[in-house]
Amino acid sequence: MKVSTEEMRSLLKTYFIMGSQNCDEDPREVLKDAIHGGITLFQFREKGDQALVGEEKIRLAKELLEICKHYQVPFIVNDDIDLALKINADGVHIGQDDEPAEQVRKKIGDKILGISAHNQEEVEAAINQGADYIGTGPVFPTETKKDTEAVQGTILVQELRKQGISIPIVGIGGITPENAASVVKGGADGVSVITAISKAKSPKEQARLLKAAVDSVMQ
Ligand SMILES: Cc1ncsc1CCOP(=O)(O)O
Ligand SMILES: C=C1C=NC(C(F)(F)F)=NC1=N
Ligand SMILES: [Mg+2]
Repeated sequence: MKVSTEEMRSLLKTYFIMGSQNCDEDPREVLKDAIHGGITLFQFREKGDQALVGEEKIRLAKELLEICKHYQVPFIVNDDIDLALKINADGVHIGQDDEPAEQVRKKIGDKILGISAHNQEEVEAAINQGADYIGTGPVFPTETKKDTEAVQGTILVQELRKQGISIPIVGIGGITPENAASVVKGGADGVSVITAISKAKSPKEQARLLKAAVDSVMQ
């Protein structure tokens, strides 16, 4: 599904990312709760030593995709392009160490292509390679991803916006309802979050608070 730039921008507002390894409860229940709280986009990121693999990973992906379909929340797959194509996901997200973006774009056609970028060069390359959005971070310290780049606040996003770079950008890393507004004030179009929702007592309440924080800056 070819999304317009402005549609992509609004999808990034409250972007929940999760895999079973990020959840203490049933991931299907966590996702349903987060959707009721108003998340605008979902990324299936089944990765790391506790993550599912093979048939179990595919089965969970299909179950979470069905939930997203029911509530019309677009479904992005992290890293695993073949899985995204197999289940007909709405898009993929790749990092700098994944398959080259040109190759990925050939495989996925008009699906959404998100690329992680940590500096100006990587952002410009991602734009030239046809990224629909950029993920930058970590904005704040995070325990969730062990091998992150240096914590960068919103310095990079502010710099990019000063240069008139208008591609949809989402911040990631250590984001909570308390600091979400500062990410958007810094120039991001929205926030992406793992722990603040996946480990919450009420994923619904956290999603709602995150969305309210983002919308409070947008007015
Ligand atoms: C995948 C990823 N990329 C940069 S930080 C991060 C983890 C974000 O997780 P959390 O929202 O729990 O800090
Ligand atoms: C490492 C990542 C960085 N950014 C993003 C997103 F928020 F989607 F842009 N997803 C990832 N998996
Ligand atoms: Mg990756």
